[in-house]
Amino acid sequence: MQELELTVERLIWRGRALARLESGQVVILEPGVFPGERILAQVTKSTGDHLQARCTRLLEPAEHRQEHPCPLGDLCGGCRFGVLPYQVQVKIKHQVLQTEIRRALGRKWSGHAPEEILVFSSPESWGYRWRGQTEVLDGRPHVKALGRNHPLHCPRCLLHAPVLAVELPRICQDLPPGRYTMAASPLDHKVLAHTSPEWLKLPLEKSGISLQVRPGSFFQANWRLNQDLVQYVLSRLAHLDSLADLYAGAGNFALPCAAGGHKVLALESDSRAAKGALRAAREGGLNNLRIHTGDLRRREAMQTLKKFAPQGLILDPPRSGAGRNLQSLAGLESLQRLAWISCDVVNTCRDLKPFLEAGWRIREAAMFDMFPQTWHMEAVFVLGKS
Ligand SMILES: C[S@@+](CC[C@H](N)C(=O)[O-])C[C@H]1O[C@@H](n2cnc3c(N)ncnc32)[C@H](O)[C@@H]1O
Repeated sequence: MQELELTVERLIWRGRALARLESGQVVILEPGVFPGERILAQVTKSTGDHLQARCTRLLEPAEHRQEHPCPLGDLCGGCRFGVLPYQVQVKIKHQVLQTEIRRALGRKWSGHAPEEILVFSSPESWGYRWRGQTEVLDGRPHVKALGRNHPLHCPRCLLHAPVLAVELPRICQDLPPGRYTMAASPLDHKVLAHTSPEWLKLPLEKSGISLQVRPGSFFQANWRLNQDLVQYVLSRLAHLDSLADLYAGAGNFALPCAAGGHKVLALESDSRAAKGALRAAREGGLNNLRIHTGDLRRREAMQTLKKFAPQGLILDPPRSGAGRNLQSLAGLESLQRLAWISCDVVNTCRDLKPFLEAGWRIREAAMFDMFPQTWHMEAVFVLGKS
C-alpha cells in the first residue's frame, strides 16, 4: 500500500485527524496523531473523494506532545489524548465540537449553530472515573489491546478514581473470567462489580440528595464534573414549573429538579435505574416526582409524556440518539424550553433538525469535558421556541 508524508491539519470527530495531499485531496487518519504533526502514513483505503490512512512513523511531534504517563498508553488506546497537556486537549476538543456542529447541521441549518460554546473543564484530568469496565482473566484486571486478540494485564488504570483503581485488582481476585462493570461511590468509597446485588450512593452536593444505583446501571462516570452539568441544566430550566426528564437513568436530573420544587416526570427504560430513582425520591420525601418505567420508542411512554404536558424537557439519550418518534415533541404546545444533553453531537444534530424545522432555535451550547485523555465529550444544547 502507498506511503505518504503528511502534516496533520486538524482533528475531526471520533479522534480521527485530517490532512491534505498537495493536490488538495483529503486524507482521514486513524486516531493517535495531533494537529501540526509531520508523519509517514500508510493508505488503508481509497474512497471516491478521500483516502484513509494510518500513521506508521512520527517524523515531527506536535509542539506540546509529551510522554504518555501510562506504561500501556500506546498499547490500549483508551486514553490517546494522554500525550497532550490537559488544557491543550480542551482547546482541541472545543474546536472539534464547533466545526462538527456546523458540519452535522448541514448547509440548511449551519447558520443556526451557536456562535460561542461555553467550556466546562474537568476538575480532575486523571483519576476522574467512578465507573469503568474491565476484563477479568486469571483473577486479574485486563484491558483490550489495539489490534490484538488477547487483552493486556492492567494493574491500575489511570482514568479510574483512586479508590476504584486500588480496589479493583482485589475484587477481580474472586471473580470468574468475563467482562465486568465496576463502580465506586464517592460518598463512602464502596467499590462493587455489576454482579453485586448491593446499591451505591452518589451525592448531588448542591441538591442535598443522593442518587442510588446498582453498580451495572448507568451513572455519569465523571462524578465531580457531573455536579456542574446538573447545575447548568437546572439553571436553564429554573423558571418553569413542570419538567420531564427523558432517558432519566437513576434520576440524575429528575431528582434535583424535584428537590428544587418543580413538578417532574422521569422516563427511563432500565427498570433497575428507575427503581433506584424511586428509592432516592422516597428517601428524600419527594412527592412531586413521578417515575415511569418504559421505552420511549413505544406509544405508551409517549402518551404518558404528552398527557403530563411539561413546560421544559431534559433529554439525555444514549449515543445512538433519540428515537424517531421524539420528533413529534417539536409540536407539543406546552413546551417552552429543551435542554438536550449529547454524548454524540453528530447524532444529536441529526435529531435536532425536526425541531429546527418546527421553529425551535439553539439558544446556547456548552461543552462538558467529561472524558479527559479521550476524544469523547458531552455537549448540552439549550433550545427555545422562536
Ligand atoms: C446517557 S444515559 C443518561 C442517564 C441519566 N440522564 C444520567 O445523567 O445519569 C441514557 C439513559 O437512557 C436509557 N434509555 C436508553 N434507551 C431508552 C429508551 N428507548 N427509552 C427510555 N430510556 C432509554 C438508558 O437506560 C440510560 O439510563
